[in-house]
Amino acid sequence: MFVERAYIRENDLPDDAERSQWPYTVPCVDQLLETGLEFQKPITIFVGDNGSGKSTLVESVAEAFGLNPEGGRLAAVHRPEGGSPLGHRLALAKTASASRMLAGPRLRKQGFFLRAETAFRLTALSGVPGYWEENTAEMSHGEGFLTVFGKMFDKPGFYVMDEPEGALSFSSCLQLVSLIHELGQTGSQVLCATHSPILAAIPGADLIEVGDHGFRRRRWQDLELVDHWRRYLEAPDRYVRHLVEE
Ligand SMILES: Nc1ncnc2c1ncn2[C@@H]1O[C@H](COP(=O)(O)OP(=O)(O)OP(=O)(O)O)[C@@H](O)[C@H]1O
Repeated sequence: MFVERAYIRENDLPDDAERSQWPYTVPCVDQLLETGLEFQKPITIFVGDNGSGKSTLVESVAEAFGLNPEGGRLAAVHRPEGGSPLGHRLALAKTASASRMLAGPRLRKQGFFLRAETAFRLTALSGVPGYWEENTAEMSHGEGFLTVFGKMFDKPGFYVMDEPEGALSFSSCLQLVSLIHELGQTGSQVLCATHSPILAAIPGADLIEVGDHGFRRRRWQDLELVDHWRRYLEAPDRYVRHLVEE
């Protein structure tokens, strides 16, 4: 584990005027201001509807950790645009071993922030020296994704992912489950926002459901996401007929 808690220090709390604006109006951010956000396991999965605030949370933690959206040496090639107001304010309580390990400039190299659109751009590159030699430009999106992920997850680090399942089929998602699980077993910490019930089922992961209520821990079988998929797969017609009725 690298980070145990994300929080905002008393002195850095936004004033009332700021709190009436994004991102503090998003319920999960409001809760983070009040309680902080604890990371209890090597793998934390955030699920929730579109717009619930998953990206806002994981992006700001990645930023507070010093991760560039593309991470490591690639940061020099693909600079992110701006930063998030929350990322600037967020403080992270690091584990004692992480603080030792991450002292100095090594910090930025000790992890990656990968979002689907970033991975798309990376797979368009025909090999990145020091990362992967394969010509991912000649692969399908899903094949390229898995190659990029596999090569980037090569050492213990703090990995933040935003909807990495984007281009992946069912079986490729299972491969990603295996990759992420392996990271959790070998000293890395992973934060992942996802809409995939497959990724949410990574053994031992801490599941946080984000929504109008803020954020809360849940078991996989109690997630709204899982409930929707279960009902849909049982009887798609129940959902779809309302959409196509004339
Ligand atoms: N730069 C921004 N300025 C203002 N509002 C924003 C900005 N970025 C996101 N929002 C709003 O913040 C809320 C949370 O967005 P966020 O992208 O974190 O949701 P999400 O849970 O990641 O959604 P999705 O599953 O669609 O990726 C949304 O209502 C969104 O419209």
